[in-house]
Amino acid sequence: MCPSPIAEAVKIRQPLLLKADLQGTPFQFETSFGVFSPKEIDEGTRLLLNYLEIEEDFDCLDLGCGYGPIGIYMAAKSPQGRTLLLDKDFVAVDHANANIKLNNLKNAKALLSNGMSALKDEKFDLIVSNIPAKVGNEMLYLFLYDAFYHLKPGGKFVVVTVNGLRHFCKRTFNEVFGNYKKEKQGKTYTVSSATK
Ligand SMILES: C[S@@+](CC[C@H](N)C(=O)[O-])C[C@H]1O[C@@H](n2cnc3c(N)ncnc32)[C@H](O)[C@@H]1O
Repeated sequence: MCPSPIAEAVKIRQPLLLKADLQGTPFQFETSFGVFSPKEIDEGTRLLLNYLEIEEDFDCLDLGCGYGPIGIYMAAKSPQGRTLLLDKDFVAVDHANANIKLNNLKNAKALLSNGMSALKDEKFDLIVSNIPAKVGNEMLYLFLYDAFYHLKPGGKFVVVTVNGLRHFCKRTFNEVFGNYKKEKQGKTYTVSSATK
């Protein structure tokens, strides 16, 4: 018998629980269909985490946090600092705030934000993003300029993108930051960084 569309819709709305080991530390995440990669940690996200050097007192920002794996990982690694997570999708922000609690973190908060528009004058040691694939060059430029503005001197911007964006990253990171480092190019994803 065919499942009823209502039963299927209800199933889609139900939160999923994802247990994941990130760089040797166990985390749990509430997710649901409709947010990015709800059933497993994205391959690009996992690749990116290998290239984050986080000090205990770092202030960190996760731009485009989804349900929060990157920001929550950074908050756990920098217990004396403060981590902000931003996303333009309110469902993602709700999940991220629930996941901050679920992982017993007191030093993190998720906010609804288009790019970094919800920020005032906060400055960070580390700004990280699994860049949304369909973001468009104009928005990417904005992310870059805003990242430069919101980094402390010596702070680092680290992103993972699909390989197709790596030349764009190299050119624009050099333009905005005056430097570019290709941390890793995998089969599908590239991790790029720049330092202020
Ligand atoms: C590739 S997903 C990464 C999600 C999460 N960081 C992870 O690693 O699983 C990109 C995220 O960026 C968010 N996003 C897209 N455009 C955005 C914008 N203009 N401002 C803020 N977030 C945005 C999407 O809603 C999505 O959650």
